[in-house]
Amino acid sequence: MTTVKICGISDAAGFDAAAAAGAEMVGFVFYPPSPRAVTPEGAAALSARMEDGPLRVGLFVDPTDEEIAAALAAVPLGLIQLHGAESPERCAEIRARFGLPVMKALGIGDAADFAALEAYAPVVDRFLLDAKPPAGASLPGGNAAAFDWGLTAGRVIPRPWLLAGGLTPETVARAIRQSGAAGVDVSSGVERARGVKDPGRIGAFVRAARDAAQAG
Ligand SMILES: O=C(O)c1ccccc1NCC(=O)[C@H](O)[C@H](O)COP(=O)(O)O
Repeated sequence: MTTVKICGISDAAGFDAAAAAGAEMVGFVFYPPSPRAVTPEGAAALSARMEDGPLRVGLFVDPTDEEIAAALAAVPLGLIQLHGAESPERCAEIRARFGLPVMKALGIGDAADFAALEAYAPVVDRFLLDAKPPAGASLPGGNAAAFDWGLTAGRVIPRPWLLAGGLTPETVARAIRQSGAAGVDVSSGVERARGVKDPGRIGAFVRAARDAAQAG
């Protein structure tokens, strides 16, 4: 089954829609400049809406240990997503210090960008392969930009991975077919305004990803 992560959950309607649709993961953005940012207390309140449900993923950008600790003190995160310029050494340190799996986000623009995966593979549990931020973008992710999905087709990626970047309910099936991804991540494509999730589009995205996987 395709793993689906709905990222940038910042309100109850978005959280409830992702959980009701059966998304495997929801992402909380602990990065204040983002329009999707939540505080640890805000994420805790959202997470408390359901006892089990999706894995709670904490998204950080070049975090200090204190920032991660503050989030973990409030929310039962099951996965730490690192979406900045964290080195393999820093990923290993965070993974060991907090005892949680780490997903490293890497920007893909062309085939040469896959070389970076080798150094990270021993020290992370997953990859999130995303588009590089477009020129002038102020955020390292969540930019509704896609990369060429054919770049991952038939390629051996040394850890489980999610495809991200510019996916929508309308394109996710094609993206899965072309990329060979076993997991997908979305933020902008399920919003009705920047930073505001659309429950209907969340449901449509999860259904489209499931249907694509069944169609094989
Ligand atoms: O979403 C953000 O605001 C964000 C801010 C800073 C770093 C990363 C961010 N998002 C990372 C994600 O995992 C997004 O879901 C991923 O980049 C795909 O985004 P989109 O192209 O908008 O679907």
